[in-house]
Amino acid sequence: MAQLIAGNWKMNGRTRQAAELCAALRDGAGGLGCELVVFPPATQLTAVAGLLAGSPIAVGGQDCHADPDGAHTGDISAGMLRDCGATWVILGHSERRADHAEVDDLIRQKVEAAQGEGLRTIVCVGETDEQRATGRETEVVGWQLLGSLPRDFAGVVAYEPVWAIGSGKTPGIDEVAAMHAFIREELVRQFAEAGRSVPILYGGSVKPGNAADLLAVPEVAGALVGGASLVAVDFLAIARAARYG
Ligand SMILES: O=C[C@H](O)COP(=O)(O)O
Repeated sequence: MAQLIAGNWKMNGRTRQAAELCAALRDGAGGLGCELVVFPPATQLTAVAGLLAGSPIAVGGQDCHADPDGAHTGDISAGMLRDCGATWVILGHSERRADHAEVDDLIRQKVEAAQGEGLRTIVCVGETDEQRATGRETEVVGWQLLGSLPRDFAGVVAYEPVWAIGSGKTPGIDEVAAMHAFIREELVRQFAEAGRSVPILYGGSVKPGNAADLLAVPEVAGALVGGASLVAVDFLAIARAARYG
């Protein structure tokens, strides 16, 4: 299966920058065999969906509310993301968990809402440096998987060690392999046979220089890229390091 390279722009991108990035990505994406998706900020979603229409690059939202509509000031529903041209959504990113006190149960409700709207989901899990230092990384990730994924989960999981995000640090290849193997076991425990086909991405300081090694790890089905996805040549270099078949 082709690997998935996902670019999370986070809270970055004004109109001009988004347009320039989309133009460069469109130019460079032809002939790439991996699956590509970018997650612009909500303010750029409609524009980016338009700029990338007809290209091999899909577009997604960075979060959604669990309700379809209503009195939730500042929030955006899964249906609204679809209405803007999104086909994907990231849920449970550690920055949402930390900045907005999102807990597993809420994330699960959001996943259900997103799936109900036909969006493909990327659900993020990962331990903090303190949790890893005290040997609790699998325990933490295990509970996150159990609490955040609905019984009919049909999306993608992203393992993002919180301490690796934006830090330039990455786990060793053996550590990535061990955690991905653990996540696979947990998914099979939770979903039986269906758990075998859930793609598991790695995220956290993926750059052109380390992408090939990280993407070659067994059970790594692609990458969730933050900072490097804001630079077209870097994001495309990571995509070129992906497995296509
Ligand atoms: O969603 C993306 C991740 O948080 C990784 O971000 P990063 O590549 O800047 O470390």
